[in-house]
Amino acid sequence: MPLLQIRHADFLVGQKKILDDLNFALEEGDVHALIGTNGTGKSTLARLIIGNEDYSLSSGQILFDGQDIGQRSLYQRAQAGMTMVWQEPALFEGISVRDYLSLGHSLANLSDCLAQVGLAPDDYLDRLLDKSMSGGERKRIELAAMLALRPRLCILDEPVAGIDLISIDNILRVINRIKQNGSSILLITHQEDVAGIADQASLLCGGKIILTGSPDRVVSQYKSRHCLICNGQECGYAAA
Ligand SMILES: Nc1ncnc2c1ncn2[C@@H]1O[C@H](COP(=O)(O)OP(=O)(O)OP(=O)(O)O)[C@@H](O)[C@H]1O
Repeated sequence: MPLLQIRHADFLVGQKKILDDLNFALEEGDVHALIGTNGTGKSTLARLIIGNEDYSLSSGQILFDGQDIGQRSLYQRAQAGMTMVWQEPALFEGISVRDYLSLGHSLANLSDCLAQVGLAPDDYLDRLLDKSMSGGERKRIELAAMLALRPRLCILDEPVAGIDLISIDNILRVINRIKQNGSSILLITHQEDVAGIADQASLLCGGKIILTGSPDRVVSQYKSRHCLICNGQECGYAAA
């Protein structure tokens, strides 16, 4: 049984269909990359999965560990083991990094988690998560939290956005470490090198998952700009 399963999901904003009979499955232990052009609905899907209060399916189901979680709050989903690293981290403003990393009463070595994401523990453990921190620092701290909390499902929305080029390999190693710790990962990305570390990949287009397979196969389809579903009528991908 997949850890996460989405069945026949529709999501509408007004008359506009953002997700259209979308089906998706993420197997336990996998890193699964979700790829698609700007505005195809990747972050929307992530918000629906994690339980953002402004987002609920118009129809369809989200199953986590076989349970329909569609009516559960963000907090209840977090308790069930789902967490998300946001594209623009903004949660938990004002608490110390030490308290943030200990939120789940983690037994992990917090200094080690910070060191793994390239932050010196002595400089960061007692700093506050506030506007004085750069976007890249906050993203690293959120990734350190994934190492410390070891959630069952970790959703990473563009994890290397805002990370300097020479540190991207380090962040990819951290994602692999999160996996080795036992978390399954939904990895939202535009970048081929990032998708390349995944076990599986899916291509989102026209509100549907149009292809699932190896990252190589899916990235190659993505780059061909030929949509298997709408022939470019809806998503702008040209027909082959
Ligand atoms: N609450 C909302 N109100 C209006 N439109 C919305 C809302 N949420 C999402 N959308 C629209 O849904 C579409 C999908 O947005 P989403 O942020 O999920 O795309 P994305 O694939 O993550 O894009 P990007 O790669 O640019 O981050 C966009 O056209 C967006 O404007």
